[in-house]
Amino acid sequence: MTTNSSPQLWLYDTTLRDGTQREGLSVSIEDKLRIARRLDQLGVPFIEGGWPGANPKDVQFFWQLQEDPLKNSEIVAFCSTRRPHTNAASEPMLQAILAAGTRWVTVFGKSWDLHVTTGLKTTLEENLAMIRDTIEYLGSQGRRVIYDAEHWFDGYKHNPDYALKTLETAIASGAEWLVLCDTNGGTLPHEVTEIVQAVNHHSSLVADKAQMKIPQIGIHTHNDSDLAVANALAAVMAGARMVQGTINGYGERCGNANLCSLIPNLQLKLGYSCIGEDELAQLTEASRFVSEVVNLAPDEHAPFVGISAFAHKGGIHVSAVERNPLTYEHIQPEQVGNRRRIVISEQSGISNVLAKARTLGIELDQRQPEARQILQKMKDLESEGYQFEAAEASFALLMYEALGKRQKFFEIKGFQVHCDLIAGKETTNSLATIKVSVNGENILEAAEGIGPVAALDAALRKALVKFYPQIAEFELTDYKVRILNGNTGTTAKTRALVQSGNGHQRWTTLGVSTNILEASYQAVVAGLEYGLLLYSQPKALFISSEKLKSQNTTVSES
Ligand SMILES: CC(=O)SCCNC(=O)CCNC(=O)[C@H](O)C(C)(C)COP(=O)(O)OP(=O)(O)OC[C@H]1O[C@@H](n2cnc3c(N)ncnc32)[C@H](O)[C@@H]1OP(=O)(O)O
Ligand SMILES: CC(=O)C(=O)O
Repeated sequence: MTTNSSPQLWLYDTTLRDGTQREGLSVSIEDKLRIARRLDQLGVPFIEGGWPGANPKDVQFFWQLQEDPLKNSEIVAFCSTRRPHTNAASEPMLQAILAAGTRWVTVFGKSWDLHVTTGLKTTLEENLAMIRDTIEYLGSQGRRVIYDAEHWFDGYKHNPDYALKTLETAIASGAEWLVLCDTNGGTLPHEVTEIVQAVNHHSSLVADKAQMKIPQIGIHTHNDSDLAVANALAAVMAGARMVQGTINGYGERCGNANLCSLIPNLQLKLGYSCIGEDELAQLTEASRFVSEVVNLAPDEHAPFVGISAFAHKGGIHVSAVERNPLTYEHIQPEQVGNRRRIVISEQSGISNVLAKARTLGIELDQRQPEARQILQKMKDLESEGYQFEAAEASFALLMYEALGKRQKFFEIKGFQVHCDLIAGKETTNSLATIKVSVNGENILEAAEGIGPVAALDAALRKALVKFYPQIAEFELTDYKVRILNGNTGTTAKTRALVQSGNGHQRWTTLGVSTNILEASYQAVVAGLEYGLLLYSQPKALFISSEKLKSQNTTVSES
């Protein structure tokens, strides 16, 4: 944990610039503002907002922030050096940068001679002039400059003398930060260590000689070798003091260094001070907020912030974690705002069952014979195709059944479903009739639905609502099915997962059968039953964050 004497690291978020270079990610100005304000709350010192002048959205974004500025963070405008053989003062792009009204500007320039001669199609000398003019011009206009040395590591490996000249030029022109970029993401951690140390040494000599303030070193890494986080950590350990990255690792190609992994590693493992402890505890929420805004499903298995990051499935793991979480957890989940979860499956032991019973508010003791019976029943059902890890509500019902405490709210006497498929029509209508008995009274009801499961659900709810008015609040929020043994054709078993909700909570139930309707019927009925249980024992059965695993889906009906 960090203290007052922990060394300071400067975080630099580029979600709104490099992050938006990810294929499939597109944000509106409103989205950008929401993300910027969330990062501002998190206490990220630098937020790169975009490239004003490159597109109208980024121009507008900076103007809107001038009217209603951020409270804590510095918003940074990003741009390239001027074009070859032009004058910085007359570059329209640099005028757009000045109009963005930021105190800080990040300028990227070429470090690799190949890029100068092939990409820019100019001379090595002219590239140095481009770096110099651009930084000096921005400085003369009152801007503080961060210099991003694009392709730094490749450039240094191919022609170290020239690469170092580009940095010397940036230092002499007044850049306050030299950010070394692994633009192509191909560098390995030991190379990063060596090169950052060499640059630190060289830039100190250069700055000393010129009697200038020694610029600080920053790092910007890409994930093409799956090493962006490791490389950024290596750079920090070799002396870098600014770390650039993005929330959830979004970025061009395979992404940028993931700040959601970097921040806890830097802060909790290496003892650097990046953001406050309270802010660190908001990291999981911030990660999910950003994925929600950019409309990308969160990575469930993301380190630190993924829903599975502290999920324990193997029985041996759960047994030990129950005794001491340190046995299978590298940090406390709460430190990053995440939480521990116990998963129920055929990999479970008795510890999973007891832990799950506890979280569901069900009293169960290891010495009760029912505890082992529940475990065995669950394993038997899993071998038949049930999968309880995504259907905790069904597992709760199984436990109540085994304990002889399952409440009988209603009894289904029978049902029929008709589907009308009309050639040439896009939608089909289904009609379900159902016979139910409640407290000895028989009810016959019918309802239509867009598909057979929706019709069945509607008919059942119609039949039950006069006995249980709370059912009016229930809704079927998701329905997924998976064919379990597809090679057996139409006799294959189907697993149906039904997610239900009441506006405050969601719960998932499942059914398995060779008949897709029967599997769905089991899941729908269990969903209603569990919903009714929630009202009779609301505290006991609260399941906070259930999920349906999308990879289970082969057929879906809404
Ligand atoms: C490593 C990075 O992630 S850098 C950031 C990359 N991000 C982006 O490219 C997103 C925003 N980019 C854009 O909107 C556009 O590419 C613009 C507006 C910047 C430029 O658009 P255009 O003028 O149409 O050119 P184009 O997209 O083909 O870009 C290549 C031009 O940039 C020039 N360029 C590339 N790097 C630099 C640099 N460091 N300094 C100056 N010019 C550069 C190239 O020489 C080329 O110019 P030329 O065609 O006159 O030789
Ligand atoms: C500047 C930048 O985004 C890069 O070099 O990757």
